[in-house]
Amino acid sequence: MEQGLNAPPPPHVLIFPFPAQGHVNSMLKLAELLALAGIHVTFLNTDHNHDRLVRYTNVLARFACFPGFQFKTIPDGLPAENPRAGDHFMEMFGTLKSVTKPIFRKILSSGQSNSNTSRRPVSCIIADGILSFPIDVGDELGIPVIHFRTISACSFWAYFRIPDIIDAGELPIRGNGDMDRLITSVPDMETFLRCRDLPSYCRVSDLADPNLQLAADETRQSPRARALVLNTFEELEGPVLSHIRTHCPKIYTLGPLHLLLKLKLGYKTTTLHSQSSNSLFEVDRSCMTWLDAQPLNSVIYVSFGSITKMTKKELMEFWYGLVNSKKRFLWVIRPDMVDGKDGDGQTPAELVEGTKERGYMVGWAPQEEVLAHPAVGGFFTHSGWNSTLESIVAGVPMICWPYFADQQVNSRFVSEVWKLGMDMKDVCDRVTVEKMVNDLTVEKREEFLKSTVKMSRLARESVSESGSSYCNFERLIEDIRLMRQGAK
Ligand SMILES: O=c1ccn([C@@H]2O[C@H](COP(=O)(O)OP(=O)(O)O[C@H]3O[C@H](CO)[C@@H](O)[C@H](O)[C@H]3O)[C@@H](O)[C@H]2O)c(=O)[nH]1
Ligand SMILES: C[C@H]1CC[C@@H]2C(C(=O)O)=CO[C@@H](O)[C@@H]21
Repeated sequence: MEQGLNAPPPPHVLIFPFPAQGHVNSMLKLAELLALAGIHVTFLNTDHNHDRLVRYTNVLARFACFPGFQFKTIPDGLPAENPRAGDHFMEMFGTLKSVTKPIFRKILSSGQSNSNTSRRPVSCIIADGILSFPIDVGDELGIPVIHFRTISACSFWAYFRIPDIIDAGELPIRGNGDMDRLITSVPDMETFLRCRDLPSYCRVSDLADPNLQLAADETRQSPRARALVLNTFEELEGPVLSHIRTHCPKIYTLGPLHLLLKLKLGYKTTTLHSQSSNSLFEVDRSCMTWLDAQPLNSVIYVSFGSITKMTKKELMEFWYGLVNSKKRFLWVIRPDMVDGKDGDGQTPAELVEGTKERGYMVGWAPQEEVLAHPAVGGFFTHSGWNSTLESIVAGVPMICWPYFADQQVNSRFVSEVWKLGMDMKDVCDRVTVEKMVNDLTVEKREEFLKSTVKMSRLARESVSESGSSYCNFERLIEDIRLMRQGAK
């Protein structure tokens, strides 16, 4: 958008994601959308993630066309050698509060976020919804804060109800034999949400467990924010959204954000965009050439996102299951995905042979492109929310193997509510893997396709002109334009 000579500069939004791939990814998409709409944006990344983002992507070139956009960085407070993977992510909450929060306040109060005179002071903060401290800082400095929770509405609602589940005496879970008990105190989920489908933090015997408390407490802070942004769409999660609206009346559902962005970029899409990513890992594009040589819908894509860890034993069960299914597979095995040492001994010859014949492995794939490739017919996923939405848009049915957090809820919705695939949670053996892969790609394929085709269409409609997410985005821009620092 052109700025007239005497027109005041546009609003200035500071975006601050929780420092993990799934969060940075969707919040950067929103940043790009806001920049395209002519809003000035400061994207505040942790030093660690910014280094990785710049190393592995073309973000600097991509954002260079927006004069009002800038990256700023802040420490996450963890020592350099912390692996920032698996359970280590939870350690970050402590240092974000003790180390990052005071610097965050200083950046906002000293005008450091305003290093160029044509940029206004920050008029609105869009902070990750898992962090409440930006609301405290915003309140102190008189800057409105919007929460952006990067998970599904259904998992947000399950997190939100944790105190009620506890009050109803439905938590703690009483051992493994109790996992299939129905939880009745989450409105709209009474008939299908079992203990094993609750956010993974609920799997503790001590209700004072710090991670459980943290997940529940932070989620309960969102009603304090000016509004709540969710990367979902009304047609997917309408009923649950109605419940959340009784606590957070102003919700902007803008998803699937990656599709909204693609649509808004429209004619501007060049290779700078079509092969771009927000990856914190080095993308191996060689798998696209491999996919080009595979028949239509023949490949099962296997990826467990950026945080999931598994044991060597689990890896072997997956590997045997995939090879024994006799289906083609493309498998993302992050260098830091398998716990412990590489294990003993050699890889069994049948796995080497089966993989050479029908498989391909990479450390990190261009996932959005992979899912959109005509050769891909199924997705074995950990049910991270970005992956789930990307699969929905591509119309690809899923087998879910959730690892932690919101993934346990998402996978239940994928299988029981949306009928977009199967849930393999809490099981990991080669026979089940083989059976599920065959069910997804052969036996139950037609059944799933009915729902995946429909949901993909609804997702596309939601981001196209006059669709729900499209209109909500316009509304968000209007509302940001009306916000001023100091305004309550
Ligand atoms: O080889 C790969 C694997 C993944 N991705 C991308 O990485 C993102 C992964 O995001 P997500 O599927 O959400 O998984 P996580 O990285 O595990 O994300 C974290 O953040 C999400 C959003 O809050 C949560 O839903 C998850 O549970 C949490 O683990 C997606 O956009 C993928 O397209 C790639 O580009 N290449
Ligand atoms: C490290 C995890 C803590 C909670 C975050 C989350 C969320 O509920 O917002 C989902 O998955 C993880 O990325 C985060």
